[in-house]
Amino acid sequence: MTPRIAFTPGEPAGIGPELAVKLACSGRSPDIARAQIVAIADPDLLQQEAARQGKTLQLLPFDPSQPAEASPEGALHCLPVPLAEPAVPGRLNTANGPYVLETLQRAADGCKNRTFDAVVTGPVHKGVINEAGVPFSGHTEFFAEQAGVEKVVMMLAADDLRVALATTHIPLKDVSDAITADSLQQVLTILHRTLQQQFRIEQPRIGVCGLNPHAGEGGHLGREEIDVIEPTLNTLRALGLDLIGPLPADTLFTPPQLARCDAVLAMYHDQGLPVLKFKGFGRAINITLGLPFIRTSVDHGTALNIAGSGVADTGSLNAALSQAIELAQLRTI
Ligand SMILES: NC(=O)C1=CN([C@@H]2O[C@H](COP(=O)(O)OP(=O)(O)OC[C@H]3O[C@@H](n4cnc5c(N)ncnc54)[C@H](O)[C@@H]3O)[C@@H](O)[C@H]2O)C=CC1
Ligand SMILES: NCC(=O)COP(=O)(O)O
Repeated sequence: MTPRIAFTPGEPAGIGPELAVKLACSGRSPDIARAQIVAIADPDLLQQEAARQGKTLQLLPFDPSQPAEASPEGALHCLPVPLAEPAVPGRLNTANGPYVLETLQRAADGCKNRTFDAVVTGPVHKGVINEAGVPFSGHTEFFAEQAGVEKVVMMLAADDLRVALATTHIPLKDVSDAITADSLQQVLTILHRTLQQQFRIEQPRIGVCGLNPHAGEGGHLGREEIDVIEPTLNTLRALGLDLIGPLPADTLFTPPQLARCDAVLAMYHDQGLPVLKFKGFGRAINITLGLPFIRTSVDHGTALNIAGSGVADTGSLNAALSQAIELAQLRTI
């Protein structure tokens, strides 16, 4: 089976176009070379970037009615979406906000109707899409809405470390209210199930962080652990989940504790992701759990400060593609 993977390079003024051209023209691992990679993007944007890199890029027409065929070296298949205005590396332009959303929309539609076996996303700039007038907090929430699922889980992985998040893109002041017994139960159930079904871990052990310093210090530094987290973990333990915690995050993220866990659940974005990125930035992946289709992503943002300079590293994109391909192949077994 030749996996057919949608790739959205994301923000046109960021490093996404450069990553796309490098993906086509700078060598691929054997698993990626055997896949059909369908870039959903403006063809002129990609050709301009190829010219900037001094590369010859072949953009092959994408025909969803034909069986998937591997994209040859030097080429990508392309599902064209036109930019509103030419992109300038490093310079955000709200006029192109709808373009970015349109590429994501095409990817979501194609995953839902099974045209694509997976979607791999490059980085988008959440701010400029909002400034373009569309409320947008991230791919994770966008694809959940498109798929019509109430709850998904963001998980990043680098080497043997997996960090999932109980909450995603919300202000810090709203985190406590968002951690309810119901939401935590949903998140842990999705995480447990995905580790079993997609990562083939028979009885996954999940370490759960507390929310407060010292996991609340027995209620003296906050009560969320006592009132919400511990009771929820006990309910889930009774259903057979193997859960450690809640432990203080600065204890759980130490090597001896991590060695006991298949994944860690952090309560909020910046509790978990700095640790993950310290360990594996540049080779980590982001994966959305709980969707009816496969979605992986790079671990980094739009990197506007280096856009157009040619130094963007493709390590995380390659890892995200390899993971998506592996998961797509597992689905067919
Ligand atoms: N998957 C996504 O769509 C993500 C998007 N973002 C968006 O990215 C925007 C910028 O975020 P920042 O915090 O500045 O993080 P960033 O990851 O864009 O940049 C942080 C630093 O890492 C460097 N860097 C990032 N990727 C690199 C690569 N592939 N090769 C070499 N160097 C690289 C950048 O040059 C910069 O110095 C934010 O507005 C945010 O919305 C952030 C994270 C993930
Ligand atoms: N820091 C990772 C991140 O925020 C990615 O979000 P998303 O766009 O993949 O939802």
